[in-house]
Amino acid sequence: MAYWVYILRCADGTLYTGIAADVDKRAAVHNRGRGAKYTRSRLPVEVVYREACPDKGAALRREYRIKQLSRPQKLALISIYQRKQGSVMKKVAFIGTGNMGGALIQAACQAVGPDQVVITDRDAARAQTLADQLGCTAVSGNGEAARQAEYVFLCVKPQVMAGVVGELVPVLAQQRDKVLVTIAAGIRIATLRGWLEGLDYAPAVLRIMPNTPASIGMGMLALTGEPEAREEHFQGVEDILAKAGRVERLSENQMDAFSAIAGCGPAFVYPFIEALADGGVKVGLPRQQAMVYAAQMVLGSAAMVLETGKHPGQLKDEVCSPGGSTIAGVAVLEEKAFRSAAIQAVEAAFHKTVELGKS
Ligand SMILES: NC(=O)C1=CN([C@@H]2O[C@H](COP(=O)(O)OP(=O)(O)OC[C@H]3O[C@@H](n4cnc5c(N)ncnc54)[C@H](O)[C@@H]3O)[C@@H](O)[C@H]2O)C=CC1
Ligand SMILES: O=C(O)[C@@H]1CCC=N1
Repeated sequence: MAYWVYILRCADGTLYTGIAADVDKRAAVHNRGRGAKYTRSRLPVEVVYREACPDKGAALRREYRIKQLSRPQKLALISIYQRKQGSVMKKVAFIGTGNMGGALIQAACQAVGPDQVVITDRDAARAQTLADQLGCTAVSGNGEAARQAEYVFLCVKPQVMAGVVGELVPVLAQQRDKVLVTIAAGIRIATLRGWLEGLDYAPAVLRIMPNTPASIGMGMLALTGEPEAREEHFQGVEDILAKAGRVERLSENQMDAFSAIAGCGPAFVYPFIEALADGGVKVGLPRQQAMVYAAQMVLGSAAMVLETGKHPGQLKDEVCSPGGSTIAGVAVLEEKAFRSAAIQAVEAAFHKTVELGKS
């Protein structure tokens, strides 16, 4: 198994060389004050060099040789390494390449180019597969991804967000110009700030609420920041999301309500499309055709609402001929409390979002 030699830059600028099976985990141990006596009094530390060796023995030998180098020689080694890694900061890093992170990564690769996108995931194979598909770069470790980019999108579940943000503190302590962008449901910017313990400044933090149709440029997204957030940061995020769909700036107080409609909403619409197709199958259509007809009908109906500006009630009336077939179907939806179910679904999603924000 590969073993790593790493060099840390300590808070006082001195360098520390060590070996580890997982460099990021080891760096986190150092930053908790339990890595080595030397680093304990020089926190936070940042990983500035890493070199893979075939096994632990080889890593130990390489560590010994690096420790024999003078400080200027070590700095030269670090500098060559960092140049190879791409000394020019990439535009954006994504931490978490799951359903939503993956969708945003696709959109970002189109907007800013895959060469400007670096991604990482606890599931390294997942990140690598996506990077291979899109041509962006997968790296190992959340800190390393953040180190390489200007904008850092946090695309993990709310329940693990605190830990992930904590891992970024050493990088943020060294590189003060990053913009953090959280996509997590419910988590307020102030809450996230609370997890940035130990920093002697306040990094830029913005928050978005996307939805999965962003992967095909048809998303509905909201963007919010603190009153003191800089306009250039809003614009930077909007540039990254330029191919994701419609992006609206919103006050943070409206984010959870927005999330309940636009973030969760696709999962309310898909069962509707599936059920319409089931109905079509029941009355004799092949499944695949029924699905396409239902989906295109929902797409067109949504576009009518947006493009005509007419109230959906009016658009519905325009379809219902007196004594015709549509009103017979509408009456069944009313009888089965379809609209009430949709209202309650949004309300339930809203309350759960607020709850997630407290977790
Ligand atoms: N799925 C959706 O439609 C939407 C999701 N969101 C938000 O997006 C966030 C992610 O949700 P999904 O993509 O649905 O979840 P997911 O479970 O599909 O993806 C989460 C990813 O994070 C990775 N991960 C977990 N712990 C990690 C760690 N410590 N370091 C690095 N990576 C780690 C997982 O391996 C996984 O690939 C959540 O906060 C959610 O609230 C927001 C809007 C819509
Ligand atoms: O289900 C969730 O919690 C996330 C938030 C919005 C959509 N999916």
